[in-house]
Amino acid sequence: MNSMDRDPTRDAAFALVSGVLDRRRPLDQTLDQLSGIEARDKAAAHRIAASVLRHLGSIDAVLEAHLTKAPPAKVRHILRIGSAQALFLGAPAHAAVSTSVALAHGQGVGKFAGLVNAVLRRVTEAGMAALAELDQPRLDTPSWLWASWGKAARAIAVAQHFEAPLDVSMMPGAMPPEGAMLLPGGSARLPAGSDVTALPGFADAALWVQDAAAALPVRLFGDVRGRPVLDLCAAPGGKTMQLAAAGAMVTALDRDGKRLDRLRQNCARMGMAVEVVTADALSWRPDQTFEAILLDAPCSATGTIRRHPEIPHLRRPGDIADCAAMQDRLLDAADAMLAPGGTLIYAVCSLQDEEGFGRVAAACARLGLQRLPLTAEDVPWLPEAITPLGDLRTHPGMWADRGGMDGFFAARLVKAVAAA
Ligand SMILES: C[S@@+](CC[C@H](N)C(=O)[O-])C[C@H]1O[C@@H](n2cnc3c(N)ncnc32)[C@H](O)[C@@H]1O
Repeated sequence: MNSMDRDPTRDAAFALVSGVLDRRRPLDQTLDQLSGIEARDKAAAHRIAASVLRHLGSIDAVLEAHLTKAPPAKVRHILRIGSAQALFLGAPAHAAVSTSVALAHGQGVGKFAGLVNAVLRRVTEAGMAALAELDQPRLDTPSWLWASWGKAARAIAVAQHFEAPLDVSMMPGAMPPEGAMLLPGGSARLPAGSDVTALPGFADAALWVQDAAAALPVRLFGDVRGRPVLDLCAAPGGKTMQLAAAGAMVTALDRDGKRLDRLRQNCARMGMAVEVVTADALSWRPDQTFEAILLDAPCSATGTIRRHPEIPHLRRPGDIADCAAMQDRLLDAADAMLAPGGTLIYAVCSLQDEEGFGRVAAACARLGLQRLPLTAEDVPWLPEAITPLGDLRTHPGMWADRGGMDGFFAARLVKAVAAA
């Protein structure tokens, strides 16, 4: 095959799928490394790869019916890419087949071009009917994750078949962008794939990107006007901006310099003055303790699978215990920086109980922190997100008629004042 015939979009889609499934790399990491490819092709490749990863179990089940023996990994990826285009992205059958045959030649597995052609022809003819017979949400979710999500598993898995909409938080008094859906709670929602930088409010410092669920933890502090707040694990700064917009005096700390650069850029665009600290929260200590601390801890991020469909394919069950161990250490550090009587909001964008409720139960037992339970007054527009113990638990299946929301857990903890 002539290199002139190479299709940059499919080549990049192949690199992305292989990056996740063979090398366990996040999509964005492979995307950043792709050179000599136009932004338009990158976006199209990301769309194809994301569709493969969102529907991987179902695609493989459809393919299985047309394979007599397991093809090499490269060929399987090519079949997946062709199937995703035909079955989920509305590509005409002939285009899905011919681009995949070309991809087989381009990826050095031309001797399987006949197989790719034959299998994908059958998939495009019979695949839609075959899909309709499958339990797609179940097939597209690893068993360990499905089991861990309990009764909400199906609603979560159904929501994860769709890319998340673009939510923005707005400065007090700012108008929502034209055409946006105003959500209860004040976020504005635009269709998936919207370009935030193209919104008039972006240049005017009126809004920033933040999922409606991600905007909840900061609200649990109540009124923060004029109060110093320590934002541990702050970058890229969605919650830092929310705190600053609400009038808090924010110290934003993160150990990742590059992510903090993004936080600085974000705050500069919004004209927000924030003290930025590059440090490890495990060892850094302030001169004085804080009465309000936000710990938006690093986690498995299983609440953001709609945005990052590679997550189910990258995470392993053992990763959750590793995350929990780090979260315990960060909770210990946050407790050491919290003033007696002070409030600690602990949050994770994880759906796993071990990273949410489990860490809070352990912190209360280990550190003597007490839960200040949330009430319907804290989030009056989402009472179903308040757990019996008074924590916050959102998941992508909530607000299904409005386009869902990220999975977040948050708890409000207070430190006892020592008896005199
Ligand atoms: C969930 S993200 C924070 C998102 C951020 N709060 C926001 O709303 O945009 C977790 C952050 O924790 C940071 N992090 C992880 N371990 C850390 C540590 N030991 N000290 C400081 N920051 C840490 C990571 O660099 C990452 O930026």
